[in-house]
Amino acid sequence: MEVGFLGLGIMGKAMAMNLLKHGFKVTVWNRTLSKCDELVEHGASVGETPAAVVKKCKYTIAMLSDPAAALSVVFDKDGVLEEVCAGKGYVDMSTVDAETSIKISEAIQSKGGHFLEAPVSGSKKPAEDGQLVILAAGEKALFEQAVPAFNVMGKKSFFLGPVGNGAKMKLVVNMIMGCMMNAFSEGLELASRSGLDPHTLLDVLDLGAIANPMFKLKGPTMINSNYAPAFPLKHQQKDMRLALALGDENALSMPIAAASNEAFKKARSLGLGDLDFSAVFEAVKLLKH
Ligand SMILES: NC(=O)C1=CN([C@@H]2O[C@H](COP(=O)(O)OP(=O)(O)OC[C@H]3O[C@@H](n4cnc5c(N)ncnc54)[C@H](OP(=O)(O)O)[C@@H]3O)[C@@H](O)[C@H]2O)C=CC1
Ligand SMILES: O=CC(=O)O
Repeated sequence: MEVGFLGLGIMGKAMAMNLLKHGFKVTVWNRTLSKCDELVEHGASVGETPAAVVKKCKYTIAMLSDPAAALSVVFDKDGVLEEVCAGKGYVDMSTVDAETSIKISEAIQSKGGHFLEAPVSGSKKPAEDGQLVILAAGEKALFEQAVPAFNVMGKKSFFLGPVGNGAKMKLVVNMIMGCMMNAFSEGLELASRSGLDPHTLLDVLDLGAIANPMFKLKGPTMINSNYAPAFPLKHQQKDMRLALALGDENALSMPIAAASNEAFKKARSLGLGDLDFSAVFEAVKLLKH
């Protein structure tokens, strides 16, 4: 079956590549069209516009940076909405807020199409390895249709009910992750300033109750100030902002998330937005001076 794929950034490229490797016929589109070339070398076809991809494919997956991008690709000229019709599916795997997802869902359904949101947990490497955790919500029939593709891109797919629940789950997870990254950064800096070897701190953490893959993976690179982007900091800050808005809607005070968001904003203002989100360590170091 021909599957469409819109958005070939860090995540989209790896996810579309996995589909190709596993025998899916994939038609891709990216705003910067040159990013399609590598996928074409692996057998993908290219659609000139999102509308052209949707016209060709039974269902189309999107992996875009943020709510503005997700809305633009659907609603703008030559966008998804122009070719959506009865029988077509649209699966948005971008991390956005529930409001954005619901707006897209309503528009797709108003043209007779089907919609599923399916944001993912897991970064560049899990995307390359087909080990993402997929947090789907929306139309169950489209979920069932997309399961073969999800099985290639991920290690586990959750179906969470009505549209919005996938977005909310993803924002809760990333709010926790952003707070953890800030606490970790403060701990690394505290260890250094108080005369401890941060490498030894990593060993101690890894043996105890708060051992986790993120500390293990990011700790050594942070100590070496290596922030090659796997998960861009600007996207983590977007997720903190959207999670704080969700807290706002639910009258939940989240002072730890709010302070973490400030550190990510500071890092963005220092020009670190395109680096890995672990570069918040640099902002934390400055803030503590
Ligand atoms: N990286 C990660 O570890 C993870 C990321 N995510 C989420 O997945 C999504 C994608 O992340 P990632 O691949 O890292 O991001 P990238 O920044 O690498 O890629 C973003 C993609 O969105 C496209 N895009 C941005 N703005 C527009 C626009 N206005 N119109 C059309 N296309 C646009 C970019 O196109 P162009 O190439 O032209 O710039 C690119 O294809 C984000 O929502 C992120 O939060 C979720 C889990 C993990
Ligand atoms: O959204 C980022 C991730 O690592 O998950």
